[in-house]
Amino acid sequence: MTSTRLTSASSTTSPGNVTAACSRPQARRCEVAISIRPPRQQDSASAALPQSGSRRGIERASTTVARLTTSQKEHTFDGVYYGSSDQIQLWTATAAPRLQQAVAGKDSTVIMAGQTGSGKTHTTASFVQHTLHNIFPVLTADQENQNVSWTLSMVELHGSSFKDLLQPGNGSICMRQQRLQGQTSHIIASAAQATRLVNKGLKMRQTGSHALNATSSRSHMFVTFRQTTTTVDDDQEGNAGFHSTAASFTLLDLAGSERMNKTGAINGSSLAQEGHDINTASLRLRRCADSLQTLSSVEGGQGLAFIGHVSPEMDDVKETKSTLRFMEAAGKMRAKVSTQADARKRSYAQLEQTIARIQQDNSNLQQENASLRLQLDQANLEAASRDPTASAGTLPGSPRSSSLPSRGGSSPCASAGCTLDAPSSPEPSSVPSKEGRSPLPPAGLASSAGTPPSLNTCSPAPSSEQTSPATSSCLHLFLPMSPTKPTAHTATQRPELDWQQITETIPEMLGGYETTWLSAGPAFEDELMVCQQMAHELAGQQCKAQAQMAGLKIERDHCLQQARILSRKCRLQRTALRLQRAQAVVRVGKVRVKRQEWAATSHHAEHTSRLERSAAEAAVLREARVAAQVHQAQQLHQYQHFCSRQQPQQRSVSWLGAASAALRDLMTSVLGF
Ligand SMILES: Nc1ncnc2c1ncn2[C@@H]1O[C@H](COP(=O)(O)OP(=O)(O)OP(=O)(O)O)[C@@H](O)[C@H]1O
Repeated sequence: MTSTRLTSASSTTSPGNVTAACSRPQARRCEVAISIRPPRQQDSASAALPQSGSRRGIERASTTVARLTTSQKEHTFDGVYYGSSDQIQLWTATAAPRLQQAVAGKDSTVIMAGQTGSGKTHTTASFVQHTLHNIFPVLTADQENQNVSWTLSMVELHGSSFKDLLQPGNGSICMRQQRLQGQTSHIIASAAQATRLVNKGLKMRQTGSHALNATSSRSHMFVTFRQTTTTVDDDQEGNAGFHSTAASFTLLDLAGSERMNKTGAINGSSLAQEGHDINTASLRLRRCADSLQTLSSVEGGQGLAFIGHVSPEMDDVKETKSTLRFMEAAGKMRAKVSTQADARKRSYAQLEQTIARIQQDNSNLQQENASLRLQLDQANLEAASRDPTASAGTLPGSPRSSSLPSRGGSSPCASAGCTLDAPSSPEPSSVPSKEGRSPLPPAGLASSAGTPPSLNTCSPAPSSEQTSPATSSCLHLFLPMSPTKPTAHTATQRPELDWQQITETIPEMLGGYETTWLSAGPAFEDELMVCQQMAHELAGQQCKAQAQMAGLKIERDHCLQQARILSRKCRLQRTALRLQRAQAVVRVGKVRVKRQEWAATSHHAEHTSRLERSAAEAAVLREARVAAQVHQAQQLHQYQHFCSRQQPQQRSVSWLGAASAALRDLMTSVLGF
């Protein structure tokens, strides 16, 4: 049998090389091929191959193009293969590269799809043989090294339940995290033993007979070959350890989609129900083409190949058309998931980087530590040679000295000179006098945070360029231990300690500026004493600073109070202003009211005077009327008297009547009634 020979991952090349050889980074999609079954037995005499112009429903236009004869529509795939003669090419193009990927450590799957009776199981059986033929050279080579083994498992999905075809009683199979779990795996010892196992499994598979296929598979079948590679790794101590990797190659034979009227299944029969289940599952698979990628061991397009099986018969052209469409859709699927091996490689690379970085840091620290120790030892030796009394290993700041608290070298300036941290609570009684020369710092010089002041003495004085940049409020004293070494201040003689200069620096430091004072002195105690004096002064200054702070606080409180008073005054002024405005409004209102009152009063007076005038006029008029009446009455009386004397009585009566009428008219006209 001619077939593709596989290269073992562990025999000749490294896994990385095999992976590189197998990977095709540009084509991150699955392989899709079409296999056209040869015509059924009764047709074979009339036509060997379905060529154009024949009575076939599908024809192979080229090695990659299949054409439907009914519509002349062409469909392009990675390969179109026909009948038994192309089975080896089909294997070489689709399954062999996937098997090689499994050998290289990547899971891969070949899926057989298509209508019932189109040759899926036929191709699967053929591929099983090819697989066994290809893995055995690898097995033989690697078994010498005892590091590669292959296992076989066969599982079917019938309806919605899984069945172990190699151990029927096994009911623990399930799909977990998109992987089959619980199936039995049988170690492959020889090709013959494996073939027997496969045949046993195929016999156990659910089959049925219908009009289109006498031995129709009624289930989906997973045939999985799993390679496990074990390598022996020696750890750093030389102990042997085992490291194993596994990858699987799966042949998935889907149950064929079918039509009841074609299969001849009677409605309601178990055959019809099976057909319905198969069609439903197949339809789901077709609609969820993406989920095919996650089926079983499929990861990434490169590890996946689809082989669409079609029947050449004109009767099956509808199913053929549907299969071609599905295969075209599958061909557009792109890899979304990276392989396990890639993920492992990435995590290994990250871990290696981290380890390298940590190792580098560690060696840097060790070097720095060694150089510091060297400097310190030199300083101790020099101090001991100068002053035997100080040679008893009591150098403050020395790692061997337990009498002084140390910062453990964490300060960046610890390696350059002496560092004196500012204490906050002074205790004058504990400050040593210059004569006392106590090597210990005052016990009461504790910082506000409760940390005692640390005093680290270091090796020869650095040059002025070595002063660290001002970053915090701390004071650096560079105290040379050797009188022979030149310092920044003097190269020949030790200057007198300039206490004035020191004390001037303290306020600067308290103001938040870092100050550096360089001194040269042969005697260590002098420098130590200076430090202690400095600590004392610093504590005093700190105290003063606290007092200043307290004063500032009082001042600030006072200012705040003043501001509060001012703001209260402002509020009062505003209230007063509002009151004034209100009063003005009231005043205006009152004026208006008064004006109205005045207007009303004047109007009243005028009215009254008018009434009075009217009354006076009326009185005058009444008097005049009365006078007129009196006058008329007198005249009437005179006239009556005259008439009574001069004329007869009748004439006087008529005159009297006329006079009464005239008087009445007069009264009406004058008095108005
Ligand atoms: N390439 C081929 N060369 C010769 N015969 C073939 C080929 N493909 C299929 N056949 C024959 O066609 C018939 C049906 O094939 P097979 O059982 O594999 O179809 P199937 O697609 O698996 O059907 P089902 O889905 O119903 O199980 C078998 O008799 C098989 O021998």
